[in-house]
Amino acid sequence: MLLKFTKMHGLGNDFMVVDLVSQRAKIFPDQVRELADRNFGIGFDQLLIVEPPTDPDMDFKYRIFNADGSEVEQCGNGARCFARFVYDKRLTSKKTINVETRGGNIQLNLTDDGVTVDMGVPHLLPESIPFIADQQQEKYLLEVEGDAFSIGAVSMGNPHGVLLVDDVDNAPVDSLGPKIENHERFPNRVNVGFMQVVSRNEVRLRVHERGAGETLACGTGACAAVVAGRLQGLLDEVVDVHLPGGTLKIQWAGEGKPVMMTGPTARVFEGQIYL
Ligand SMILES: N[C@@H](CCC[C@H](N)C(=O)O)C(=O)O
Repeated sequence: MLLKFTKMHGLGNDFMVVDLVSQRAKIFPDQVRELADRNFGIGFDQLLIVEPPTDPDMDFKYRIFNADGSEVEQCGNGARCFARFVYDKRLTSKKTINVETRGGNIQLNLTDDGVTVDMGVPHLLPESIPFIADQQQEKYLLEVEGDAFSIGAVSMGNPHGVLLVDDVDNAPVDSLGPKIENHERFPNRVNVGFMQVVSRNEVRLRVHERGAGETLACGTGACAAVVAGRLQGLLDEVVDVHLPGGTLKIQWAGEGKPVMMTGPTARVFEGQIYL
């Protein structure tokens, strides 16, 4: 079958976006891997699927697949692109859009500055991340091949570990990232952020994403980094997170409050492909 799609990105974190409200298709994990291939396929970090909601109070269901074919709970940059996609394709005329995801319901607001997403309340209990630990702490000691690393652990619907580094340009993202991603204390694997605190309102961040490797930006990673930094008393409520692909504005008032993320979206091209 011929499947129409749109190629989009949020700060260089790139997506194939497919409307399965107006089209019918079933996309299997091995097909996701083939489509994600940057040499033999379309090339993307995540596949985003727009479906009708199962909950009548929601406008859409939003499904996310990593480049390795795994279906995941949440994607922040994807959420902004999702909002732009459903509005531009006239699947909705609303500028405030309620969406169900595997990681919980989120609200997307289209504004003149881009899209602001209410990413929901972060989960901090180890079992809800999931992370193996006796009790909730601001940071945990994680042993990797004989070395101990101090790590914050946060779920934004999807799991994140956050390490503080002095210089993000020289952080061991490629070497340490995959080891922590697959660490036995993170039973569902984990996204790994390396954060350099510049000031109380500014950080630099690189993220090794679960199932995709290092990306140019990670929206949930930016939210998790600010939550981890706030819990350690290092950051104020509003923080500019500078990622290799650009900057996200993250706001978090503290425990029990939702994280707000604002950033841009871009449409790259429209395409169609035989599945
Ligand atoms: N790029 C995303 C996160 C995508 C999912 C992630 N790799 C996972 O496995 O949880 C973002 O912008 O949040």
